[in-house]
Amino acid sequence: MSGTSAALTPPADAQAPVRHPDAPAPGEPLGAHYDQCFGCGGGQPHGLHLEARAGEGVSLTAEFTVQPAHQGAPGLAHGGVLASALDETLGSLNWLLRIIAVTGRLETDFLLPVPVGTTLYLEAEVTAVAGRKIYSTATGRIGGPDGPVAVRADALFVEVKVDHFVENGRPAEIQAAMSDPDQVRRTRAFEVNP
Ligand SMILES: CCCCCCCCCCCCCC(=O)SCCNC(=O)CCNC(=O)[C@H](O)C(C)(C)COP(=O)(O)OP(=O)(O)OC[C@H]1O[C@@H](n2cnc3c(N)ncnc32)[C@H](O)[C@@H]1OP(=O)(O)O
Repeated sequence: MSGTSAALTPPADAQAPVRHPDAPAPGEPLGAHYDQCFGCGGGQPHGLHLEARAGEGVSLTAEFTVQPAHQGAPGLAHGGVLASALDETLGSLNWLLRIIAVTGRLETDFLLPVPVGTTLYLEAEVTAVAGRKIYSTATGRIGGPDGPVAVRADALFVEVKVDHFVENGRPAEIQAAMSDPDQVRRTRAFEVNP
């Protein structure tokens, strides 16, 4: 059974999403927003190492290959890991809007088991924006970009200021991030959003 709850239905006055003029061109990799991110960071040995590329409009594609460290049942991906892959993919869309946002709600359908070694081909798009609320949807296919849908999700992201992380994150990681020039550059790219 699948479907989207009322909490993820955009209000009547929601707007179509607007791609930021400085968003990467279609086909360009988005890169990691943080080296230690479980979803996209290169510094997490058991992370997903998810690689996203910009699509047309406010959409993207991403790939993630299930590793032995991602098992739940023997030989199969853990559902929470698959939800993480969807969350990361959906969160990456905000880079195309140049908005910093965190997941408020994530609704996931698990349609097919996903064996270890499988590459998940993800597609996501922002469907609407209403004030600070960003509505988006994603699918993950197996066997190829046109294969059957194994997982899908709808989400609501909520725009936040950088202070959200500075005030709530553990000080050691916040200080390390803020003293990394690459991280500061990536964060500033969001802050210049008009
Ligand atoms: C240096 C660092 C750089 C970092 C770079 C980027 C990192 C990116 C990382 C990405 C990593 C990957 C992604 C991740 O994993 S992000 C990590 C997982 N997510 C979180 O940790 C978020 C935790 N939650 C919060 O901090 C707050 O609850 C937020 C910020 C979300 C809202 O609290 P806030 O006090 O600010 O706002 P509000 O409560 O007035 O709500 C505002 C509006 O939203 C609506 N609403 C809220 N929640 C829900 C809900 N569950 N269902 C339906 N609606 C909901 C609400 O009704 C209201 O609507 P309206 O009344 O206006 O109509």
